[in-house]
Amino acid sequence: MIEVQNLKKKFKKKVAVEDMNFYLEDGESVGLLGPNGAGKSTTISMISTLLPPTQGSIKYNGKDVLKNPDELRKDLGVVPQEIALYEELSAYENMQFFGKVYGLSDKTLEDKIQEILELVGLTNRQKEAVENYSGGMKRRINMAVALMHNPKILIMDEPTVGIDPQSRNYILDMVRKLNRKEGLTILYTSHYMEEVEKLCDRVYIMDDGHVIASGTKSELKSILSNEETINIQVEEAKDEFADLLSSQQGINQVMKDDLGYNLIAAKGEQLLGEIFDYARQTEVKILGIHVQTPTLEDVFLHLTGRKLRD
Ligand SMILES: Nc1ncnc2c1ncn2[C@@H]1O[C@H](COP(=O)(O)OP(=O)(O)OP(=O)(O)O)[C@@H](O)[C@H]1O
Repeated sequence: MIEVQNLKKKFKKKVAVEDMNFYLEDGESVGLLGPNGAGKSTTISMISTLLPPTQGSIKYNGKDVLKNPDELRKDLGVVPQEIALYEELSAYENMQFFGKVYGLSDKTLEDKIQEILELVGLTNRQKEAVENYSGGMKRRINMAVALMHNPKILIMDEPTVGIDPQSRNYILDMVRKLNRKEGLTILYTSHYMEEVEKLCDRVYIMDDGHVIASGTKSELKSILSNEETINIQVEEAKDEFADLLSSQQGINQVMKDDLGYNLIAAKGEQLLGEIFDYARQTEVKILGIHVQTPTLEDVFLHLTGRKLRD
């Protein structure tokens, strides 16, 4: 188990992380969800012992990690945001190199490479140079390398950024399999709510260096148990319409998106009549309207007034 208390990181004048309290139990899959710059990478760099904290403690199985990092390092696989591979070498050669760095014997090494290549779905492409791989394939090999020494805990920093949907789904399925079937403990950072929703048992929502909410997915959504989201698609958005919606009692947030507006409104209020009235008054044509149960994105919106991907 990893326990983090009062963690803080200050870079010159910039406080990147502050008052961070956090735990990760064996076998759990936990998400750090937050927009760019929230402090997710800084947090996991500190937990991975790559960056010393300005303040705070990190314990692994009750022992101080800052004084004795080796025990945690041995059990930890870290998948960084940047691809950390030798581009001119093949996937096989990269895995062989990192396996040797970890001290695997020749026989174990060969079996391990083939086992992991199968897991990441690149057995057939193992001899090709990494520089010829697609972004998604590079990310899969980046993960493969982090698995070479049989880690108990896998920490991933936004492993699906900038890749095609197919590779993204492949990675998500892989992470889920590693957690559910192989029993790996997962710490997964992302600014994609759907990924965290799909993969993680518990979630820490971060913003501007702080954890602003944490709990199981249902605990977090219960923050909005008195609210619901109303999604309105319009032909053309108009500020007067948004202003009228904002002034309506029972409507707590009005967010514009590409297709129209997302409202967070008090549950049970009969607001549809008013919404149609305001549309008529401001000559906004409503193309569709639907009421949905809250998502983690709505929780973030409720807490910060912003969308995760602003
Ligand atoms: N080495 C550094 N020196 C100065 N400021 C830094 C450094 N590393 C991070 N920061 C700042 O700390 C804040 C948190 O950054 P961090 O990379 O941890 O966020 P993040 O949530 O991981 O976002 P992203 O997904 O964009 O990496 C940002 O404002 C960033 O500019």
